[in-house]
Amino acid sequence: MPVKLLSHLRLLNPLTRFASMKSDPRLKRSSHVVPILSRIFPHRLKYQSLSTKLGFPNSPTRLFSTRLGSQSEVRASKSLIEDEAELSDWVSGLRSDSFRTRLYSSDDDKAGNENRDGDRRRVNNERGRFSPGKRRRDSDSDSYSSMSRQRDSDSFGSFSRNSRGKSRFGGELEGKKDDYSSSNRQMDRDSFGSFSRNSRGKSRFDGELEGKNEGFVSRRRENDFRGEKRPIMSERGGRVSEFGYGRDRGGGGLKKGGKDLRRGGVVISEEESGDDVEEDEDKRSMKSFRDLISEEDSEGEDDDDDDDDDVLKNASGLFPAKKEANPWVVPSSPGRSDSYLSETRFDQCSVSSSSLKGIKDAGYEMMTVVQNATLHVILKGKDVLAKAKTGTGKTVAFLLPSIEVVLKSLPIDCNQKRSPIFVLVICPTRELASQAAAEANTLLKYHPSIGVQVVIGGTRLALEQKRMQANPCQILMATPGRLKDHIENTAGFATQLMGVKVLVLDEADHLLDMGFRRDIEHIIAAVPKQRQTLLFSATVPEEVRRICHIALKRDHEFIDTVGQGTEETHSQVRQMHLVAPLDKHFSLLYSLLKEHISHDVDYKVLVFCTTAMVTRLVADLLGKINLNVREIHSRKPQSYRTRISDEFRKSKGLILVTSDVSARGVDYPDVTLVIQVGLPADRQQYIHRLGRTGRKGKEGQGILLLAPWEEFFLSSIKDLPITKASVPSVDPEMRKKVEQALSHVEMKNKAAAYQAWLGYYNSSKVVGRDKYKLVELANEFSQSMGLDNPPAIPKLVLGKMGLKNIPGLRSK
Ligand SMILES: Nc1ncnc2c1ncn2[C@@H]1O[C@H](COP(=O)(O)OP(=O)(O)OP(=O)(O)O)[C@@H](O)[C@H]1O
Repeated sequence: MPVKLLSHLRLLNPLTRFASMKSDPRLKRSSHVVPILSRIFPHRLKYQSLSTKLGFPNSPTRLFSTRLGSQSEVRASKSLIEDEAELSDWVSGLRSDSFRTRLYSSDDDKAGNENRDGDRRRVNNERGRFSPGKRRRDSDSDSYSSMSRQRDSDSFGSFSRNSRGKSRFGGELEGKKDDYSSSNRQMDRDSFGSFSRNSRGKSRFDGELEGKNEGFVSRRRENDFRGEKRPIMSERGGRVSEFGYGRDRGGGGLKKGGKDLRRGGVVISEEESGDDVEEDEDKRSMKSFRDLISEEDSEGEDDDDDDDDDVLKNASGLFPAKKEANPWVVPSSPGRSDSYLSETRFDQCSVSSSSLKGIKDAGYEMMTVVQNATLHVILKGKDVLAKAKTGTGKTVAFLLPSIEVVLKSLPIDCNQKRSPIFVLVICPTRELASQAAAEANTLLKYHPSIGVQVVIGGTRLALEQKRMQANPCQILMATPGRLKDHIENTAGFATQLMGVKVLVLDEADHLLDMGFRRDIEHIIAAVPKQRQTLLFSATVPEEVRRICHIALKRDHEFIDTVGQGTEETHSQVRQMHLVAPLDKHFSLLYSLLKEHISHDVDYKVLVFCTTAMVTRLVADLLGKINLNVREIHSRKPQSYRTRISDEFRKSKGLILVTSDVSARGVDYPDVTLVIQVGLPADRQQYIHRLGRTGRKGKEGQGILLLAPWEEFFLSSIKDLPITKASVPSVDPEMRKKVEQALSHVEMKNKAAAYQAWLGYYNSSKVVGRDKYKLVELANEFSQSMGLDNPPAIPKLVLGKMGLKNIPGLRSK
């Protein structure tokens, strides 16, 4: 049976005939011609002969106005830091002396002194905008924008936050608010459990807030960077830098405002101007919107289109007899490429011996390409925007130099009680923040004086306050929403942030997207202007380049380890898309999973769905077919998500059905297959989801399952080595099994999935445009769940979705 399915997976791209040639990453980096070749010869097939037989591919300056006044003062009933004045002075001293002299040139000092006021910035607690606790908690809108934000956590999934007793709106589309930030917060809630480090008996620094009424306007000005100019990276003449990066202007670097230097696949650009940064909010809103557009569609549900069934019956002869030859199958011990590693060993770097010991214990010997490309630049104090493929060690890339900054910042007679936060890492999800903290703790094994904490929500604010009080930290991992909560509600916290010397935005493009923008701006306003900022992501769309000045200094360096014109995905990950009518999707999914499992006992599969409720439905269905399935999405309690996440991390032989809570950054080892069902929110999301496999040079496989009307999405990823596969047939037995399983899925789960599906696609710029067609498609989805009539939707919800009086909908 499994073999039979293979015959339907023939790829149509003739270029894949060349798939047996392996591209050499070094070649790829050295020439602009090679990327083209690399697309033609994307990777060496593991099962070359079969693949060949099947034709299968192997393989402007942003101005921040921060008025500080009485209203900027944030007081909580319980003070975390009581002697804040003392801390402020101490922080101020540090900033003007130790840190700057270590990281910046004398020019920096000068500039730093000129901008001392900037260091005293406080949170602009404009009530209307950031009113603590109450802001954006109410659910009163289902605007497009809110939906688009929601996607990250779970798309149209729940709005289930409200840790402070606010009620939540039961419907997936409800509880959304017009304010972008509100859904950002949802991200936080959607993530995973907390992680707390620093159990070394550190005591807190208690104090009362002082000096908070100094009003001032903090601005990000051009030329406000205190760091030294790096003659090498900013050179105009194209000479080879001391770091070995040759200039390569022809390599398709920045289109404007930057110079590129490239060698070894790394592009380093020094931004020259930020004045051209025009904020076109509308445009960005739409973009943000577009991201949410994931739809799937439907269509024919004809149960008789068993046209494929007989193919299956007769296909055995067409399929490879050996299971190794199955192109859908990833070997249980995935092959691996070391091309993500550089040729530099960590012990060749100028980092502390304690850090080196921690690195060694972690099992890292060679630096990855991104680590090698960024370390020396970051250690020099430069702001960096870094782009590197998924699973290539970006976390260590920003953590290691950040730890060195903390080391240099800690005074010899450091009293941990008085230590401010030196490094602030912002992550879009709880899990990512927790994961980053775990990585930091690994690196900090021999740095007993440095503590890490996580503030990510999912628990009561007071618990985190207590934890931070008990275990002060120098490195803080946070999600934006919860961090803002602490800034506004935890006494002394704002002052602790005055010590921040390094601000990291992980998944930076996502954090700078409209969904998070306001929170990020708010956070940036709460940390010193004089700081180093590091932005990391596997995807850096052009618009992010244009707006990155929100966070970065004007002369930051853009370090692109991917290189323009080079695929942003891994060549050792086979990507395919299947286009099939919606009513076949559940059966096809089962078929694909069954096939994969039958060939790999150590399978580890992620199935991405569009919304939380669709995720629940799919997990329910697959579970009823007796597949070994877990589910994870925002509607699950945090403790459950943490448990499932841990289980999946350690397991083999498991399928995790998930919403986009798992899309970015999550480092599950040895994922063999990623299936994306329905439209991803956007190109970036597709790449990040796919990036859960093929990490650390390992092989992997990705399948995108779309309905015919969703094919438009493919144009956004046409530069990626994704190939069309013919649709595998589903034998009647399988179909029956799926139908039976569906009949046992609870009606309320189907109703919730239907409503979520409708809401998700309603927000799509493409699909949601024609409401009549949308409803038709939604009803096809309903039928695909085995329902004769679409579930009724509350009138209120329909009203919010702008779907009142559209024929085909049932209201209640
Ligand atoms: N120098 C190294 N050598 C070997 N493994 C490493 C090295 N640095 C990091 N790793 C490991 O590589 C894996 C991927 O790292 P990480 O999660 O930081 O990737 P990433 O680039 O941030 O991925 P994503 O874009 O998906 O967030 C982790 O398991 C990490 O521990």
